[in-house]
Amino acid sequence: MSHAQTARSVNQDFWSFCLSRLEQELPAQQFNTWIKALAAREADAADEPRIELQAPNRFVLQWVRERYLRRIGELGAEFFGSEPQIELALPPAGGPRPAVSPKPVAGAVQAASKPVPADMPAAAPGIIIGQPEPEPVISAADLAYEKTRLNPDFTFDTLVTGRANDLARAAAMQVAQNPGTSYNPLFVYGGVGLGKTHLIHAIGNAVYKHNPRAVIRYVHVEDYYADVVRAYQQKSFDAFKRYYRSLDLLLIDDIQFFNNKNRTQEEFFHAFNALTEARKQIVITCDTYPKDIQGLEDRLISRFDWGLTVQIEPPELEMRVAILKKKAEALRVAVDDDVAFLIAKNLRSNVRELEGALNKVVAYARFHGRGISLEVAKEALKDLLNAHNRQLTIEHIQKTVADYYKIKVADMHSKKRTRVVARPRQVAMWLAKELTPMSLPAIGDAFGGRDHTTVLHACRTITELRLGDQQLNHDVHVLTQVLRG
Ligand SMILES: Nc1ncnc2c1ncn2[C@@H]1O[C@H](COP(=O)(O)OP(=O)(O)OP(=O)(O)O)[C@@H](O)[C@H]1O
Repeated sequence: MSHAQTARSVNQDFWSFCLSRLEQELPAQQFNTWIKALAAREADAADEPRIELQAPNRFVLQWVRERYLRRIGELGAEFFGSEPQIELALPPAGGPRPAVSPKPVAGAVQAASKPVPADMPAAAPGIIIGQPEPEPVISAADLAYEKTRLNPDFTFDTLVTGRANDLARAAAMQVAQNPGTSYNPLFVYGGVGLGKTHLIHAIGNAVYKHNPRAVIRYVHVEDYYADVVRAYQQKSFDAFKRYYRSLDLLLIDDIQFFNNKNRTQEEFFHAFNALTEARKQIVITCDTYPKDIQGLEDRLISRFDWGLTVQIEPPELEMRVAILKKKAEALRVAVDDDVAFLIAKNLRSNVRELEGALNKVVAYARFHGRGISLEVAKEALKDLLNAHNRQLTIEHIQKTVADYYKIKVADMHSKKRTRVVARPRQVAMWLAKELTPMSLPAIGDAFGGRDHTTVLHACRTITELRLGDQQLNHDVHVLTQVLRG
């Protein structure tokens, strides 16, 4: 199929690919404000790759052009094999809103009405391609929602639940049902790309749904910091304080970036006290446990202990598959189990990467005019699969587990059934299933020619035991981290 025939879907596919890559590369706030505000428009038929990106207004257009256009071009070269022609445009005056667009994002609308940030270049004549910016068409309800900065896609419905996040999700739902009166603050921590942001947006969306009048604000710590700096420069601390203390629900993301920003911490400390005293809800996310946050004042750390601290762990294989299925559903594509398992087996520690791989497979299939099959998925993810398969062998897992439990590697293959060797062997099987693309029979073979049902039993036993046995859970966690490197 030629580019001309598939220009529209290829444009969309490239943009999905681009979104998933830029989401991994950029801080969430930058991504949400500038990149998600763009939409890939239908391209006119052309033999050369040509992308048309529509910005909602001239500020976004200018900003993207200055900061991100080159990177989008590079991603285009990766996707198409040669650098595509990229056009940035404004929507036609009075014309339809962008056809291929992620949901509208708060930053985009805000950018149109807010004063231009101090470091934003002034609009230069002749740079903007396209027609004059139309009046934004937005209802009062939309505007109220936009001000929360919530992402409408991140809800409890779209969040897949599993052992890795069930406690965090239950606590979040409790908070959403009784804001300010259950756990305050709710402190959610976990590794990169595991759904912390998704979860706190879900709280915000649930509270908003129940009470659209609630004053809700999602803020990334870097934006909170920027607000403090602006208040300082403009001598508008009173307004700043009034605003943050007027909230019913403050969702603050990635608190680890507060490190050593003393004035910001001071302001947050006072806002925190005022809000909790008024029984207004605060939800915080972080990449570590409160006591491990570097450069954070003790008085803040101790306040984070007032409420409930919950962890989100990396999802297990079945949950990763379920997430992929859910994401495929949202993309309106059918993905068979074998494809989902292939991706889930090879990408284990970060849901964002999991999504990126799915997008890549979908885009690759569309670009080549093929259906999504195991073969297509393997081709699309060739580089990634090679890299992962090289990394981890079953022998390495067996040796690492044997060292950890101080047993002999030979015990991994032996018939001995005493607890002291049987449990580590089961742990090693579980890890092999989680961390390698090997099938159950192949894993059984590698453990002294055992049957695949033995491997399945071992995996189920470990999954169940982890729920109640903290020591075992800790062992599995540590071993997973060590093996993932
Ligand atoms: N359990 C889940 N169900 C569905 N989607 C999920 C789940 N966990 C994560 N995701 C998706 O993975 C992507 C990354 O999640 P998110 O941005 O919430 O991670 P994070 O923990 O906040 O990462 P970071 O540490 O980089 O801020 C999002 O698209 C999110 O929807």
